[in-house]
This record gives sequence, C-alpha cells and structure tokens, in this order.
Amino acid sequence: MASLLSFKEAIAHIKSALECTTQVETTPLGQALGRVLAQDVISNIQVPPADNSAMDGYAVRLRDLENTDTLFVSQRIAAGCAPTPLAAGSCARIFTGAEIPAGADAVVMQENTEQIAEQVRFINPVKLNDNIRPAGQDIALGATVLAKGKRLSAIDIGVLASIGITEAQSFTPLRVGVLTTGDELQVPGQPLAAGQIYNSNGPLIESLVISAGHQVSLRTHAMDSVEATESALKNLSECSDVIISSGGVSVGEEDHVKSTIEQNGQLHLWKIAIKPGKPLVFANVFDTPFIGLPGNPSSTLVTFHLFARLALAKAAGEQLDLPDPIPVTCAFERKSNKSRDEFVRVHVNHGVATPHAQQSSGALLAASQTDGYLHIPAQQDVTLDSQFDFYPFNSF
Ligand SMILES: Nc1nc2c(c(=O)[nH]1)N[C@H]1C(S)=C(S)[C@@H](COP(=O)(O)OP(=O)(O)OC[C@H]3O[C@@H](n4cnc5c(N)ncnc54)[C@H](O)[C@@H]3O)O[C@H]1N2
Ligand code: MOO
Repeated sequence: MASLLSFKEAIAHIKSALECTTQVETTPLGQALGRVLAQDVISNIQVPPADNSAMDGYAVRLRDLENTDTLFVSQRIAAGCAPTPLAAGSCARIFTGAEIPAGADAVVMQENTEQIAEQVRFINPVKLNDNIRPAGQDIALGATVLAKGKRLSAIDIGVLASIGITEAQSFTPLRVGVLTTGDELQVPGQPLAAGQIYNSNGPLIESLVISAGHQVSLRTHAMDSVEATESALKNLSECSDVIISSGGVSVGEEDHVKSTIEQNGQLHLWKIAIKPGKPLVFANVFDTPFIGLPGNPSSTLVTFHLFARLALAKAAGEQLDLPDPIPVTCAFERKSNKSRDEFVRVHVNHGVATPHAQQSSGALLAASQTDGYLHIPAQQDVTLDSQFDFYPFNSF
C-alpha cells in the first residue's frame, strides 16, 4: 500500500496545486466587508493627525505651574476647533479629542481641579504629557496598515475609514461550484425511500464555502452514472473557479467521479494519514480545479476545514493558514491509532477536553454538539492529564 501523506504534507500539496486569482475590483468601503485585499494599504496621514486631549479638563504648560497652582483660562478648545498658542501664565479649557494648543505640555482632568472665580486651581502635581494623545499614536505616516491577502473584517473597515480611504482594491470573489454524488441521496423535504438518506453534505459544503467568504456559483447533484457525473462537472466548470465535491473518492466501483475526471482532465488521489478523512482528490476537470472530499459527513467536515478551506483561500488570494492550536488537558484515556492522526470531536471546558461518545465518520451531530477537534497524532496514547492540540470549530 502506498504510504499515507501527513496532513501537513497534504496541505502543502493542495495549496501549491491552486493558483491565486489575479482579477481585481475596486469596491466602495461600504461593500468591502469580507473581501480580500489585492494590495497593501499604506497610510498617507498620521492618526491622530495632531496631539489631542484624552480628557475633558485644562491644557497647561508645566513651567507655568512651577511657582503657582492657579491659572486663568485664556481660551476654550472644543473638539473640531483650531486652537491658538497657549498664552504664557494661562491654561486652556479643553475637551476630549480637541487639539492641544502649541506651548501646552499636559492636560489635567477637570476632576483634579477647582474653579475659583475666573481661575482654575490644580490640586495634584502634573506630569509632562499627562493626558496627551500624541500625533501618530494610532497610525504613523507611511505605515502599512493592512497587508495584501487580508480578508477585511469589520475592524479593518474601521481602520481604512480612519485613514480617509473610501474604496478598497480587492480580488474578485471566488466562485465555487458544489457537487454531491450518490444514488442513495434524497433532497431534504422529500420522503425517504428504502435505502435512501438525506443529502446533508450539499448544504454543509455550501454553508462552509459561504462562511469562508466565497460565493457558491451552483450546487448540483449527480447520480452514480458516467453521463450524470460528466454533465454535472461540465455545467459546474462553466460557472466556477473551483469545484468541490463530496463522495465517490474511495475504492468502490460505483465511483464515476474518478473515471469522468480521468477522461476530461487529470486526477490526483491522495490518501492522508488522518481519521476521519483519509481519501482526498485534487484534480483538474474541464480546465477547472477540483477538490474531492470524502462522502462520510464528518470526513467532509474535517477535510474541508483542514484542506479545502486553505486551498480556496489560496485561489481567492487570501493569506490563510491553519488556526493556532490551543493546548488542552485530556480528561480521558484512549489507545492510539497506529497509522492515522485522529481529529476527535471534543467538549472543552476550562481547558479540559472530553470526547463526544460518537466518533463515527458517518455521524455529523457530534460535531454540532462539541467545541472542536482534538488532534491526537498517530501512535500516541491519550493518558489522563496528557496535553494535546485543540482546534476550536469557530477558529475555522
Ligand atoms: N474498501 C474500502 N472502503 C472504504 C475505504 C477504503 O479505504 N477501502 N475508505 C473508507 C473511508 S476512510 C471513507 S472516508 C469513505 C470515503 O468514501 P467516498 O468518498 O467514496 O464516499 P461514498 O462512498 O460516496 O460515501 C461514503 C458515505 O458517506 C455518505 N454520503 C455521501 N455523500 C453524502 C451526502 N451528500 N450527504 C450525506 N451523506 C453522504 C454515503 O451515503 C456513505 O455512507 O470510504 C470508506 N470505504
Ligand atoms: O477517512 Mo474515513 O473519513 O475514516 O471514514
């Protein structure tokens, strides 16, 4: 038997097999959420543009307080006003966000002052730069604020707005075609005949693709025949940048995906040393990259999270890696798998992992009822209080 690829090797293979898109669009900032930046964004201003006050209070010059603790108010500076230089021996009434007048070198919050007729008394000692937010504190002039390949989050949109940007140069979203295969599959909503099960991988993969930030161009199903598979793949290739399928990648002869691809492209079938999710196909069919996930629902989920998600990100121009795993402590014991790393669906509470009782690759509910995957490398027994890497579902 050919040796199995490690999951890190398989990630490297599938990422290198896909080309990054070069199609770029200009999008108004209001529509840029979730898009992938096509170039670095460099700030041509500093944020804040000028020194400003962090408090409502009084701007002072420390030298003026050397021989007195009381100063008269020479100007009032609200946020949005342009101040005049601070007159010698005076203070300026100032509000949060207002520009510091030239000559002032500290702001005293109003709670630490006392109003005496037209004068202000400063109760506590004042230190240089107290309550002054310096120009460029947040963003320096010329700083790279966001890098090419970043998928824009709500925070990133705020950052772009803070440097006055109105539109983003982003890659055209990836169009992903989704194929499910198998005679046994029924559409949810229809009664199940003998031998049938509902097609859950179709909606599952479609939702995974959308939540990864891509578009689904078409989702379709092919019965187990060469004609149906060929026609479905042809249709999908015409409207998709990448096709993802589930099922038909193991060794049975009801497997028309492989032969259809061999007739109309090139097929690479990898066996990966993980459980669930051993077989994975990468191919080109009708000139379109194709990722074939195994049909067992938990295998579909794991292989999407570990491989397809990173491959799609690469094709979409996004810089993405596996999430950083979190070390957790095991509250259970388990004999190791001899040849495959296991991705066990576990609950994690205060850093302590317990496995779901149902770990079959055919069972999906266990994933919905747990927090993520515990990665147990092959040949490593889990003993009580041993530590392993945990990948939360919400980090994918
Ligand atoms: N003799 C061998 N048999 C199998 C091997 C092997 O090495 N030798 N590998 C097993 C492993 S591991 C996996 S994983 C599966 C992969 O099978 P396929 O990708 O070919 O998938 P199918 O056979 O089409 O289906 C497997 C299983 O999943 C159900 N399924 C398929 N599509 C859907 C869907 N859209 N929604 C819900 N469920 C789906 C299908 O009914 C089967 O129960 O092969 C093992 N066999
Ligand atoms: O790899 Mo399969 O996913 O073990 O069932």
